[in-house]
Amino acid sequence: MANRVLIISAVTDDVLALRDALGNARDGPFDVEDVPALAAGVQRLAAGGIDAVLLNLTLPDAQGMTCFDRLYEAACHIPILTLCDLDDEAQAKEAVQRGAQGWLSRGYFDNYLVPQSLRNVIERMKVEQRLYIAQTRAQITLNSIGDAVISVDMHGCVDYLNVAAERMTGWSRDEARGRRVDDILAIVDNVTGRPIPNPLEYILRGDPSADLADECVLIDRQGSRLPIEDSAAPIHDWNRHLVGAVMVFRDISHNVALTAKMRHLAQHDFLTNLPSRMLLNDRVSLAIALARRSNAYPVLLFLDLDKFKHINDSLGHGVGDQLLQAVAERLLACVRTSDTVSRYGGDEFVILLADERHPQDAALTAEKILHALATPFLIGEQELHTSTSIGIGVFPFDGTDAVTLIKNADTAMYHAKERGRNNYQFFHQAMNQRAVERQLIESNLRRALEQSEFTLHYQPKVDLQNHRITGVEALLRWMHPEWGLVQPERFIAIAEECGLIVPIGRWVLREACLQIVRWREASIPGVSIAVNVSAVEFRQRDFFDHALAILEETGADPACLQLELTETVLMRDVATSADLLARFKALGVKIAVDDFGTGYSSLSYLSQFPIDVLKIDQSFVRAIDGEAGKNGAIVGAVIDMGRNLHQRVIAEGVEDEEQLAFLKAHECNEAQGYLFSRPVDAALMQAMFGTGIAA
Ligand SMILES: Nc1nc2c(ncn2[C@@H]2O[C@@H]3COP(=O)(O)O[C@H]4[C@@H](O)[C@H](n5cnc6c(=O)[nH]c(N)nc65)O[C@@H]4COP(=O)(O)O[C@H]3[C@H]2O)c(=O)[nH]1
Repeated sequence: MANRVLIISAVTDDVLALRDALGNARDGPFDVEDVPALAAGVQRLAAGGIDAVLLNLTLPDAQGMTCFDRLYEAACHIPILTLCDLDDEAQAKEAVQRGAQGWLSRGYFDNYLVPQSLRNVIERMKVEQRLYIAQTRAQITLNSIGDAVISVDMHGCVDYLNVAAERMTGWSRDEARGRRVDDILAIVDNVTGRPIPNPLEYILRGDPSADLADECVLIDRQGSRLPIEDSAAPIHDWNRHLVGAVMVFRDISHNVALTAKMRHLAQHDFLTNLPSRMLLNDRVSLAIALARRSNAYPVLLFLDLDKFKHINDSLGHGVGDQLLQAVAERLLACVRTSDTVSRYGGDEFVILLADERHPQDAALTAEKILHALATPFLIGEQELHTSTSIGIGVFPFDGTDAVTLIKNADTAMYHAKERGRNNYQFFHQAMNQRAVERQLIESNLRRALEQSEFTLHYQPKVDLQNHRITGVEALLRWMHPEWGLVQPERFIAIAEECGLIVPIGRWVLREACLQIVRWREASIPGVSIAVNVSAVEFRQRDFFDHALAILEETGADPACLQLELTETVLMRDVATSADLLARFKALGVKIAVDDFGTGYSSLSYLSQFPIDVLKIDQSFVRAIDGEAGKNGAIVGAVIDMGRNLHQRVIAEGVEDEEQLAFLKAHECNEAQGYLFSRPVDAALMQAMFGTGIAA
C-alpha cells in the first residue's frame, strides 16, 4: 500500500517530481500567511491517516522557522521530513532539532529518487519515531519512579542512571557514564559493615542466584550511608546475548528507621525508656555466653523500691511515675555505659554488670546505688524519700542461665527487704528455702479455712485516765496441725498476695461479730472489737454488702464493731474510701486509722474521712525518747491533732512505764500493748473483763 505523504512547500517546482512519484500526495504552493490554515489542515489530515509530512525548507529566516514550529506541532505523532539543499545542511539540522525526524537532500529529487526509496525512508522514520516515543516514555517513566536504576555494559561500566540514581549516588548521568559502577557506589553489609560485591557483577558473571545480603547500605559519593534494598537483572540483545545488566535499588531508610523504632518500643519500657524485661533476658544470656570464654563474672542486681506502693497510692500514679523516671536516671548514673539498667516491672529494676572481673565489686555498685537513692527526690513541689532493697546474683555461682540468675537475685532482694530494707544481700542457697517456705505456706493456707485452723486472739485497749478496758483488737492466729501456732506476720502478706485474705477476712469478721454476741450473752455488753481490714479486702466491690450481711446474720451491734484501716488503704482512692466509710458510719460502725504516721497521707484528706480513732504506729511509741526527741515530738503532735479533730488517739505497742508516762503527760486517750496484756484467747480476755488490767 502506498504511503500518504503531505507535502508542504513554499515553492512547488522542486517537489513536483516527488508529488508525481508518490501519486497521492497533496501540495502547495503556500506562503507564510497560509501557515495557520496549513497547521489546521495538517492536524485534520493527521487524524485521517497521513503517514508523513514533507516540508520544503526554503523559508530561510526566523519567521520561517516559527512557521515550521507551528506545523511540527500540528503534525504531532507523524514523521516529518524536511527537504533542503545539500549545501544547507546546517539549516536542515536545525529543522531536525526543532522536531523533524529526518531530512532529504533536494538532490534526491534532482536525481529522480525512486518512490520505493522514499517509502523506505518514510518507513524507517516511522519506526524511528515509534522507537523515539517508546524511549521517551521509558525515559519519563524511569525518571518519575522513586526507585533508582543503573545499567552497565559488559565491562561493568555505567551507561545509564535515572534521576533517583543520580540523587542517591551523588553522580550525574554525564559524570557517571563510562565509569566503572564500583567507582560511583559502594555497597556494604549493614550488619557486618563489610563490602559486598555489587549485584551487577554477579549478573555479568552469569551468577544471578548468588546470595545477596538482606540488609545492605549504599555509600554515596560524599561517603554518606543509605540503607537500600536492591535487585538486578541481565540485559540481552535481540540474539539473546548478554550485553549488560540493570540494577534497581530503593532507599529504605524510612522503613529501617520505623523498624528500629518499633523494635525499640518493643524492647524498652515506655515510662523510663530503659530496656525491658525481654531485652534484659537477651543481654544476660549474651553476657553469660561471652563470660564462658573470658574471665568475667556477670552480676545481676535486683532492686525493688521500698514503700513505693505507699507513695503511689497516697500521692497518685502521676507522682509515682515521675519518681520512677527520676530513679531510673540516678541508677544510670551509678553504672558504666556497658552495663544494662532495665525496668523489670512496677517498682522493680534489674541491673546487669556484664563485665565484672571481681564479683565482690558488685557490693560497691550496690552501695553507690543505696547512697544515690538516699538523697530525697524533688517531684513537683513534693520532696519524696525512698530507698531500695537490692538482691545480688553472680554467674556462675548463683545460676548458669538468665532465668535462674534473675530468679535468685530476686530471692536475695526479698531477703534484703526482710532484713529491714535499704540494704543489699548476695544470694545464697539458703534463701531459696525461704521461697520454698512461701510456697508451702500458700498451699497450707488454702486448707486452713476448711479445716478450721484459724482462731482469734484479743488484745485489750485501755483508757489512760481510769485504766478501764475500752475494747479489744481481734488478731488472727493460725493453729497449724503440724507447725503449731503460726504468727500473722508469716502468713498475712502471703494471703494478701494470693487473694486468700478475702475469705480469711470474712471469716475474721464473722468470728468477731459472733464474739460480740457471745460477750453480750455472757452479760458483758458493749465490748467493742476492732478488726483489721487489708487493702485487698477493702477494694472488693462487695465488701460493704458482705459486712452488712454478716452483721445482720450474727445479730451483732454495729456500734460494737470497729474497722481498722491503714492510711495507705484509705488514700488509694479517696472518693471511694469516703463513700464506703460514710456507709459504714451510717450503720454505726466505728473507723480507726491503723499504723498512723507511716504513710504519706495528706492531713487535709484525712480530715474528710469520718474517722473515730487514730492509732499511732508502734514504731513511734517504741522510740519515744523524751520531750526533745523527734519521735516523741511526732507522738505529741498526733495526740494534739486527734484532740483537735475530736478523734480518740490510741498508742499501739506500749511496753514500758516511761512510754506510758509520756502518753499520759500528753493526754493520749488510750493505749494498747504488752505493758497491759499480750493478745489472748477469748476465754482469757473474758476473764480480764472481770478482773481488769494490772498496769
Ligand atoms: N512488739 C510489740 N508488739 C505488740 C505490742 N502490742 C501489740 N503488739 C502486736 O502488734 C500487732 C498489732 O496489730 P497490727 O498493727 O494491726 O498488725 C497486725 C495486722 O496488720 C496483721 N493482722 C493480724 N490479724 C489480722 C487480721 O485478722 N486481718 C488482717 N488483715 N490483718 C491482721 O498482722 C499484724 C501483726 O499481728 P500480730 O502478730 O498479732 O501483732 C499485733 C500485736 O500482737 C507490744 O507492746 N509490743
